[in-house]
Amino acid sequence: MEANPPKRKETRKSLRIKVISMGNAEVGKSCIIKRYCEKRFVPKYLATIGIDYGVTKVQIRDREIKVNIFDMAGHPFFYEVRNEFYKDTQGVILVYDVGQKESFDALDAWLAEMKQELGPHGNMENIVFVVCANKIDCTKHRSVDESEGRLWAESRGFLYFETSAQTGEGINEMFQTFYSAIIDLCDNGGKRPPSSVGVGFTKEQADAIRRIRNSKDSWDMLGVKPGATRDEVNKAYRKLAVLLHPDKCVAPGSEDAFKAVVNARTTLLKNIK
Ligand SMILES: Nc1nc2c(ncn2[C@@H]2O[C@H](COP(=O)(O)OP(=O)(O)OP(=O)(O)O)[C@@H](O)[C@H]2O)c(=O)[nH]1
Repeated sequence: MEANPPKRKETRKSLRIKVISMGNAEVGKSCIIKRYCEKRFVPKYLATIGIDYGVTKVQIRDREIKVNIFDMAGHPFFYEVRNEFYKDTQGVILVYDVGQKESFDALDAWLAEMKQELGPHGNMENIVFVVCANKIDCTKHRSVDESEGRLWAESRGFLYFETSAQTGEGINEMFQTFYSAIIDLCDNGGKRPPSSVGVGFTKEQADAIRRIRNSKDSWDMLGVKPGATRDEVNKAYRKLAVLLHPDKCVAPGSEDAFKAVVNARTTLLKNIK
Protein backbone atom coordinates (compact mmCIF):
# COMPACT_ATOMS: atom_id res chain seq x y z
CA MET A 1 0.00 0.00 0.00
CA GLU A 2 1.27 3.47 -0.90
CA ALA A 3 1.97 5.72 2.07
CA ASN A 4 0.30 9.14 2.09
CA PRO A 5 2.86 11.77 1.10
CA PRO A 6 3.62 14.11 4.04
CA LYS A 7 1.52 17.26 3.88
CA ARG A 8 3.59 20.31 3.09
CA LYS A 9 2.91 23.39 5.16
CA GLU A 10 1.42 25.98 2.84
CA THR A 11 3.71 28.99 2.54
CA ARG A 12 2.20 32.17 1.23
CA LYS A 13 4.22 34.35 -1.06
CA SER A 14 5.62 37.46 0.54
CA LEU A 15 3.96 40.63 -0.60
CA ARG A 16 5.75 43.67 -1.97
CA ILE A 17 3.99 46.97 -1.46
CA LYS A 18 4.61 50.67 -1.91
CA VAL A 19 3.48 53.25 0.61
CA ILE A 20 4.00 57.00 0.65
CA SER A 21 3.67 59.69 3.30
CA MET A 22 1.91 62.97 2.62
CA GLY A 23 1.18 66.13 4.59
CA ASN A 24 2.56 69.61 5.27
CA ALA A 25 6.17 70.21 6.26
CA GLU A 26 7.01 69.58 9.93
CA VAL A 27 3.86 67.64 10.82
CA GLY A 28 6.00 64.62 11.76
CA LYS A 29 5.91 62.25 8.74
CA SER A 30 9.57 61.23 8.98
CA CYS A 31 9.36 60.85 12.76
CA ILE A 32 6.31 58.55 12.52
CA ILE A 33 8.15 56.28 10.09
CA LYS A 34 11.34 56.35 12.21
CA ARG A 35 9.40 55.59 15.38
CA TYR A 36 7.93 52.44 13.82
CA CYS A 37 10.97 51.23 11.86
CA GLU A 38 13.79 52.28 14.20
CA LYS A 39 11.93 52.63 17.53
CA ARG A 40 13.39 56.07 18.15
CA PHE A 41 12.39 59.73 18.12
CA VAL A 42 14.42 62.58 16.69
CA PRO A 43 13.52 65.89 18.38
CA LYS A 44 15.60 68.01 16.01
CA TYR A 45 13.83 69.04 12.80
CA LEU A 46 15.69 67.98 9.68
CA ALA A 47 13.58 68.84 6.65
CA THR A 48 13.22 66.04 4.13
CA ILE A 49 14.89 67.06 0.90
CA GLY A 50 12.64 65.82 -1.91
CA ILE A 51 12.11 62.18 -0.95
CA ASP A 52 13.51 59.76 1.60
CA TYR A 53 13.34 56.14 0.58
CA GLY A 54 13.56 53.01 2.69
CA VAL A 55 12.72 49.31 2.53
CA THR A 56 11.46 47.38 5.49
CA LYS A 57 10.18 43.86 6.11
CA VAL A 58 7.21 43.30 8.39
CA GLN A 59 5.22 40.29 9.51
CA ILE A 60 1.47 40.88 9.58
CA ARG A 61 -1.04 38.06 10.22
CA ASP A 62 1.58 35.38 9.38
CA ARG A 63 2.34 37.15 6.16
CA GLU A 64 5.67 38.66 5.28
CA ILE A 65 5.47 42.01 3.54
CA LYS A 66 8.28 43.99 2.00
CA VAL A 67 7.40 47.62 2.25
CA ASN A 68 8.94 50.29 0.06
CA ILE A 69 8.37 53.54 1.93
CA PHE A 70 8.65 56.86 0.16
CA ASP A 71 8.67 59.65 2.71
CA MET A 72 7.74 62.81 0.83
CA ALA A 73 8.92 66.28 1.68
CA GLY A 74 5.97 68.43 2.74
CA HIS A 75 7.41 71.75 1.66
CA PRO A 76 5.76 73.17 -1.50
CA PHE A 77 9.27 73.79 -2.89
CA PHE A 78 9.63 70.02 -3.51
CA TYR A 79 6.49 69.56 -5.56
CA GLU A 80 8.48 68.86 -8.76
CA VAL A 81 10.41 66.09 -7.00
CA ARG A 82 7.57 64.32 -5.25
CA ASN A 83 5.07 64.38 -8.14
CA GLU A 84 6.98 61.48 -9.75
CA PHE A 85 6.24 59.21 -6.81
CA TYR A 86 2.47 59.05 -6.55
CA LYS A 87 2.04 56.21 -9.07
CA ASP A 88 1.61 52.50 -8.17
CA THR A 89 0.95 53.17 -4.52
CA GLN A 90 -1.09 50.79 -2.34
CA GLY A 91 -1.11 52.88 0.82
CA VAL A 92 -0.87 56.51 1.89
CA ILE A 93 -0.02 57.82 5.36
CA LEU A 94 -1.65 61.23 5.47
CA VAL A 95 -0.38 63.28 8.40
CA TYR A 96 -1.39 66.52 10.10
CA ASP A 97 -0.32 68.19 13.33
CA VAL A 98 -3.22 68.48 15.80
CA GLY A 99 -1.79 71.80 16.99
CA GLN A 100 -1.71 73.32 13.52
CA LYS A 101 -5.12 73.84 11.97
CA GLU A 102 -3.58 74.81 8.59
CA SER A 103 -1.99 71.37 8.32
CA PHE A 104 -5.44 69.78 8.80
CA ASP A 105 -7.08 72.17 6.34
CA ALA A 106 -4.36 71.29 3.83
CA LEU A 107 -5.35 67.60 3.66
CA ASP A 108 -7.79 68.24 0.82
CA ALA A 109 -5.05 69.95 -1.19
CA TRP A 110 -2.78 66.92 -0.67
CA LEU A 111 -5.47 64.61 -2.01
CA ALA A 112 -5.99 66.98 -4.95
CA GLU A 113 -2.26 66.97 -5.73
CA MET A 114 -2.17 63.18 -5.73
CA LYS A 115 -5.31 62.95 -7.87
CA GLN A 116 -3.87 65.36 -10.39
CA GLU A 117 -0.60 63.45 -10.63
CA LEU A 118 -2.36 60.09 -11.05
CA GLY A 119 -4.30 61.56 -13.96
CA PRO A 120 -7.73 60.59 -15.28
CA HIS A 121 -6.98 56.84 -15.16
CA GLY A 122 -5.61 56.80 -11.62
CA ASN A 123 -7.99 55.34 -9.08
CA MET A 124 -7.83 56.79 -5.59
CA GLU A 125 -10.63 54.44 -4.50
CA ASN A 126 -8.30 51.47 -4.48
CA ILE A 127 -5.63 52.88 -2.24
CA VAL A 128 -5.65 52.48 1.55
CA PHE A 129 -5.41 55.86 3.27
CA VAL A 130 -4.62 56.24 6.94
CA VAL A 131 -4.91 59.66 8.54
CA CYS A 132 -2.53 60.35 11.42
CA ALA A 133 -3.55 63.13 13.77
CA ASN A 134 0.00 63.57 15.07
CA LYS A 135 1.68 65.28 18.04
CA ILE A 136 -1.13 64.39 20.46
CA ASP A 137 1.45 64.68 23.26
CA CYS A 138 1.26 68.48 22.82
CA THR A 139 -2.12 68.71 24.57
CA LYS A 140 -1.86 72.43 25.42
CA HIS A 141 -1.73 73.54 21.81
CA ARG A 142 -4.33 71.22 20.33
CA SER A 143 -6.52 73.03 17.78
CA VAL A 144 -8.13 70.13 15.86
CA ASP A 145 -10.11 67.79 18.08
CA GLU A 146 -10.53 64.06 17.57
CA SER A 147 -14.09 64.14 16.28
CA GLU A 148 -13.26 66.73 13.60
CA GLY A 149 -10.30 64.70 12.32
CA ARG A 150 -12.13 61.40 12.54
CA LEU A 151 -15.13 62.79 10.68
CA TRP A 152 -12.91 64.08 7.86
CA ALA A 153 -11.18 60.70 7.56
CA GLU A 154 -14.06 58.29 8.05
CA SER A 155 -16.46 60.19 5.77
CA ARG A 156 -13.94 59.44 2.99
CA GLY A 157 -13.55 55.79 3.95
CA PHE A 158 -10.05 56.41 5.39
CA LEU A 159 -8.58 54.92 8.56
CA TYR A 160 -7.96 57.38 11.40
CA PHE A 161 -5.42 57.23 14.23
CA GLU A 162 -4.30 59.63 16.93
CA THR A 163 -0.52 59.40 17.13
CA SER A 164 2.55 60.74 18.80
CA ALA A 165 5.89 59.97 17.23
CA GLN A 166 7.45 61.39 20.38
CA THR A 167 5.85 58.99 22.90
CA GLY A 168 5.03 56.24 20.39
CA GLU A 169 1.31 56.36 21.22
CA GLY A 170 -0.87 54.94 18.45
CA ILE A 171 2.06 54.26 16.09
CA ASN A 172 2.25 50.44 16.18
CA GLU A 173 -1.50 50.08 16.14
CA MET A 174 -1.73 52.46 13.18
CA PHE A 175 0.87 50.60 11.10
CA GLN A 176 -0.57 47.15 11.94
CA THR A 177 -4.08 48.18 10.90
CA PHE A 178 -2.79 50.03 7.83
CA TYR A 179 -0.69 47.08 6.58
CA SER A 180 -3.48 44.67 7.38
CA ALA A 181 -5.89 46.71 5.24
CA ILE A 182 -3.34 46.74 2.40
CA ILE A 183 -3.07 42.93 2.58
CA ASP A 184 -6.87 42.73 2.30
CA LEU A 185 -6.73 45.07 -0.68
CA CYS A 186 -4.04 42.98 -2.44
CA ASP A 187 -5.88 39.72 -1.66
CA ASN A 188 -8.96 41.27 -3.21
CA GLY A 189 -7.23 41.83 -6.56
CA GLY A 190 -6.17 45.41 -5.80
CA LYS A 191 -9.70 46.58 -5.01
CA ARG A 192 -10.82 47.89 -1.65
CA PRO A 193 -12.91 45.05 -0.10
CA PRO A 194 -16.61 45.98 0.17
CA SER A 195 -16.56 45.46 3.96
CA SER A 196 -14.09 48.31 4.44
CA VAL A 197 -16.04 50.82 2.38
CA GLY A 198 -19.15 51.38 4.53
CA VAL A 199 -18.72 54.14 7.11
CA GLY A 200 -21.96 53.81 9.07
CA PHE A 201 -23.10 57.38 8.43
CA THR A 202 -24.19 59.42 5.45
CA LYS A 203 -22.54 62.29 3.62
CA GLU A 204 -25.55 64.45 4.56
CA GLN A 205 -24.86 63.77 8.25
CA ALA A 206 -21.13 64.47 7.88
CA ASP A 207 -21.81 67.72 5.98
CA ALA A 208 -24.37 68.87 8.57
CA ILE A 209 -21.90 68.29 11.45
CA ARG A 210 -19.17 70.21 9.61
CA ARG A 211 -21.56 73.08 8.84
CA ILE A 212 -22.74 73.25 12.47
CA ARG A 213 -19.15 73.31 13.72
CA ASN A 214 -18.24 76.18 11.44
CA SER A 215 -21.42 78.22 11.94
CA LYS A 216 -21.00 81.79 13.15
CA ASP A 217 -24.23 82.10 15.21
CA SER A 218 -27.46 80.28 16.14
CA TRP A 219 -29.26 81.35 12.93
CA ASP A 220 -26.43 80.05 10.83
CA MET A 221 -26.33 76.85 12.86
CA LEU A 222 -29.95 76.04 12.06
CA GLY A 223 -29.52 77.22 8.47
CA VAL A 224 -32.20 79.93 8.69
CA LYS A 225 -31.99 83.63 7.85
CA PRO A 226 -31.69 86.10 10.78
CA GLY A 227 -35.24 87.21 11.62
CA ALA A 228 -36.83 83.85 10.69
CA THR A 229 -40.20 83.00 12.31
CA ARG A 230 -40.79 80.48 15.12
CA ASP A 231 -42.21 78.06 12.57
CA GLU A 232 -39.15 78.33 10.34
CA VAL A 233 -36.81 77.83 13.31
CA ASN A 234 -38.79 74.80 14.52
CA LYS A 235 -38.91 73.27 11.07
CA ALA A 236 -35.14 73.66 10.56
CA TYR A 237 -34.51 72.31 14.07
CA ARG A 238 -36.68 69.21 13.52
CA LYS A 239 -34.89 68.37 10.29
CA LEU A 240 -31.45 68.55 11.93
CA ALA A 241 -32.62 66.77 15.09
CA VAL A 242 -33.87 63.80 13.04
CA LEU A 243 -30.67 63.73 10.98
CA LEU A 244 -28.31 63.90 13.96
CA HIS A 245 -30.22 62.24 16.78
CA PRO A 246 -27.73 60.16 18.82
CA ASP A 247 -29.95 57.06 18.43
CA LYS A 248 -29.64 57.29 14.64
CA CYS A 249 -26.34 58.98 13.89
CA VAL A 250 -22.95 57.45 14.67
CA ALA A 251 -20.83 60.03 12.85
CA PRO A 252 -17.95 61.44 14.94
CA GLY A 253 -19.04 64.69 16.58
CA SER A 254 -22.76 64.04 16.12
CA GLU A 255 -23.53 64.21 19.83
CA ASP A 256 -21.97 67.66 20.21
CA ALA A 257 -23.63 68.84 17.01
CA PHE A 258 -27.01 67.61 18.24
CA LYS A 259 -26.56 69.44 21.58
CA ALA A 260 -25.49 72.60 19.76
CA VAL A 261 -28.63 72.47 17.59
CA VAL A 262 -30.88 72.06 20.66
CA ASN A 263 -29.17 75.06 22.33
CA ALA A 264 -29.40 77.17 19.17
CA ARG A 265 -33.14 76.58 18.93
CA THR A 266 -33.67 77.42 22.63
CA THR A 267 -31.65 80.64 22.26
CA LEU A 268 -33.53 81.75 19.15
CA LEU A 269 -37.01 80.93 20.45
CA LYS A 270 -36.36 82.99 23.61
CA ASN A 271 -36.10 86.09 21.44
CA ILE A 272 -38.80 85.44 18.86
CA LYS A 273 -42.34 86.49 19.68
N1 LIG B 1 6.04 66.89 20.25
C1 LIG B 1 6.12 66.20 19.13
N2 LIG B 1 6.97 66.59 18.17
C2 LIG B 1 7.02 65.83 17.04
C3 LIG B 1 6.21 64.69 16.83
N3 LIG B 1 6.48 64.20 15.62
C4 LIG B 1 7.42 64.99 15.08
N4 LIG B 1 7.76 65.99 15.93
C5 LIG B 1 8.73 67.06 15.71
O1 LIG B 1 8.27 67.86 14.62
C6 LIG B 1 9.34 68.27 13.79
C7 LIG B 1 9.10 67.82 12.37
O2 LIG B 1 9.13 66.41 12.27
P1 LIG B 1 9.45 65.65 10.89
O3 LIG B 1 9.13 64.22 11.10
O4 LIG B 1 10.80 65.97 10.41
O5 LIG B 1 8.37 66.35 9.95
P2 LIG B 1 8.02 66.04 8.42
O6 LIG B 1 6.55 66.06 8.31
O7 LIG B 1 8.72 64.81 7.96
O8 LIG B 1 8.63 67.36 7.72
P3 LIG B 1 9.16 67.54 6.19
O9 LIG B 1 10.29 66.58 6.03
O10 LIG B 1 9.61 68.96 6.11
O11 LIG B 1 8.03 67.25 5.27
C8 LIG B 1 10.60 67.68 14.41
O12 LIG B 1 11.21 68.66 15.23
C9 LIG B 1 10.09 66.53 15.27
O13 LIG B 1 10.92 66.27 16.37
C10 LIG B 1 5.31 64.31 17.88
O14 LIG B 1 4.55 63.35 17.82
N5 LIG B 1 5.31 65.11 19.00
